[in-house]
Amino acid sequence: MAKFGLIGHPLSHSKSPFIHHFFLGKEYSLLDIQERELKSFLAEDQDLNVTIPYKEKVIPFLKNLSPEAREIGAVNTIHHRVGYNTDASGFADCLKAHGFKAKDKNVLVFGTGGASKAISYILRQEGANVQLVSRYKKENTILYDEIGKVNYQAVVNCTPLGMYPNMNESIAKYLDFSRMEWLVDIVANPLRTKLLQEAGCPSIGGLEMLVRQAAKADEIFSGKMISEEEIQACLRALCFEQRNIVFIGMAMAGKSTIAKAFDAQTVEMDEIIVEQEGLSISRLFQEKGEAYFRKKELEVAKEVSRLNHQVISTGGGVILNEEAMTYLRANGLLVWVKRDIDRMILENNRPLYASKEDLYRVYQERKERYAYYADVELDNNRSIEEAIVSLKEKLK
Ligand SMILES: Nc1ncnc2c1ncn2[C@@H]1O[C@H](COP(=O)(O)OP(=O)(O)O)[C@@H](O)[C@H]1O
Ligand SMILES: O=C(O)C1=C[C@@H](OP(=O)(O)O)[C@@H](O)[C@H](O)C1
Ligand SMILES: [Mg+2]
Repeated sequence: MAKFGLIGHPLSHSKSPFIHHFFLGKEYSLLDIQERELKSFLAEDQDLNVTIPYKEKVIPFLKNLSPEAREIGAVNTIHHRVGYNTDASGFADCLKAHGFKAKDKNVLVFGTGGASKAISYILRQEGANVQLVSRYKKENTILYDEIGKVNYQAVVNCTPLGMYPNMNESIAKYLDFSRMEWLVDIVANPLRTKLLQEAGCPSIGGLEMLVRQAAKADEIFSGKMISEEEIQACLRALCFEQRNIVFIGMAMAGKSTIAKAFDAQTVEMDEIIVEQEGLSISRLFQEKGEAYFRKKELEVAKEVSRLNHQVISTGGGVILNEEAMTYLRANGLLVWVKRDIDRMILENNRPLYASKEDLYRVYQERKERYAYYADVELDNNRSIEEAIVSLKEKLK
């Protein structure tokens, strides 16, 4: 039977089987093949996508190439033994869907690999001036430390910086967002790279690029149009599977209680610390000090940020650590649980809060950070049941 799937080597976990099954309702395989097998494999008429390291290597074994694939010099889709490049057309669709204009813009493209070639091709076709940025000096590229000398209005990241599990990396530090109209990051995992978190302009993430290139390939395979509604539904399904719900907010605001009531399998960051250290939070503060606790809290934030589809409850002070927040935001939707301090009842297991005054003071110190990081705000001044109803409404 003709094969339908993705060829590459090595092939790790991929979202492609889910996406292609979503659009065409057919089983899609991950076909990890050796380079010496390419020739015989490609002699048959099968519907394939191609990934690293074969996007260029398949070309000699194909019958023909689309004009785009020929010009780019890389193929990611094969149908009836003809090679196409839907990284290019998928990227063009991303720009169109978001109204990002490329004509006459100076666009910085970071990275010089296959994706960069396909994307630069589209940008040039749409009338942009492309400036490639690379770590090493090459023809027609500038180095990172030369970025300050050039004028640009848009940026595309085609490097793997920020990709899971290195979620604290980003090219943001080189960029001046005040002059940027738009940004595309092609890194598809995590959902919200550090670059997207820090982007001070409209942006598109890599998951959308992945879905749109797959949709373009499926149109070629099936001869059917994939509608915008189907694309949005696929993106929602992928986000739903990958996204964590992360509760932030003041101590005693009700984070742990709401998290447990919402999902019995909650991941409680403070409990992980207690388990790993073999000490209660109070004892840990007493014996090792707050700085030690914050270091542990960062480690645990990194650990839990690798999870998917979980409900995570944090300690009230996690927002003090920017790096911890980068990790938690990467796959997390952050819900700020808000409860009036007058309603809180002091408990003796919270070392930082001996009196209500402590709570008022700390709240003044932290409220701007909670507001900055919150994707959603949740009022918890009525019953827990009412908070849950309101949360479900907000998550729809
Ligand atoms: N809506 C609410 N109604 C009544 N009690 C609440 C409510 N929200 C929280 N509490 C109580 O407040 C205390 C602190 O809640 P907790 O979930 O531990 O807060 P956090 O994890 O944010 O520090 C708990 O005793 C909890 O039962
Ligand atoms: O506000 C804080 O800095 C803290 C809050 C506590 O968690 P809760 O927010 O669950 O009380 C716990 O992490 C630790 O005592 C520090
Ligand atoms: Mg708690």
